[in-house]
Amino acid sequence: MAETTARVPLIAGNWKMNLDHREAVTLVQRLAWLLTDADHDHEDVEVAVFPPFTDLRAVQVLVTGDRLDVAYGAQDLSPEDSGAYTGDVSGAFLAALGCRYAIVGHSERRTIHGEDDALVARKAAAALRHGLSPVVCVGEGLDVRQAGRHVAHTVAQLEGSLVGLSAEDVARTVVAYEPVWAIGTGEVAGAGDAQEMCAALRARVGELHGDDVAAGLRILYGGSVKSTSAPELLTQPDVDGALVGGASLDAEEFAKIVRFDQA
Ligand SMILES: O=C[C@H](O)COP(=O)(O)O
Repeated sequence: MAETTARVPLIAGNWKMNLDHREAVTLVQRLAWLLTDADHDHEDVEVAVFPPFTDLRAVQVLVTGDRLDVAYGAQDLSPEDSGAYTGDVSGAFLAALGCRYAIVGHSERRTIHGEDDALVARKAAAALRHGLSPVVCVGEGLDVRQAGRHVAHTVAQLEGSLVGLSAEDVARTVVAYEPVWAIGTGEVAGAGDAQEMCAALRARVGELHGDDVAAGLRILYGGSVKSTSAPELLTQPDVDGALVGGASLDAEEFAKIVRFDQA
């Protein structure tokens, strides 16, 4: 539906609970070195990594010290700003570390930690309060897809995960469509499936917040993305990048995904 020219693709690496702060430095250095190859520019693509909380300071020091063109963010954050919330991490602390993004509503948090749409929306609001862009994850399970209810299900999940946000908030948000059956399984969605869902999500955001917000919204695909599948997936008109899990732990493979348009 919308023009795609204004949307800078975002290739985001979600490391999940992998790599300590020393390993993080090695991976980011290697990635930055691979991405500075002048013969293979990636100026028109934004690159971001999402290490564990404990790695963020080390990544910040490296990125700022060496002026690396790599953004970073957290994999989660508290819906609260401060106080007696043992084990939680405030968006204020993430902003102080130079984070640009915070993932909210990843299916692993929805499933393992029982997070629902209302909590995800509160976390998205907390990220925005602190100047971070939330990366709001949605996606259907296999049973829902097999029942043919995947579009309605995922659109409703997004709507619930954006409750209370204004059009201005949503304009600063990134959405990630991650079919649960494709995460960590090697089972990647077809490019047509990804396009169908991303277009439906964009259309719903347009109905809720206006065509301009929808046209500017970046919607990523996530689920077993590899350098071999990235070119077809990421050239779909409504797919504006990827949220990459396993393949983001391999600097060479992740750099190839960043250069999906040169494959
Ligand atoms: O956040 C990333 C997604 O869960 C995808 O993970 P994956 O690429 O290992 O399937």
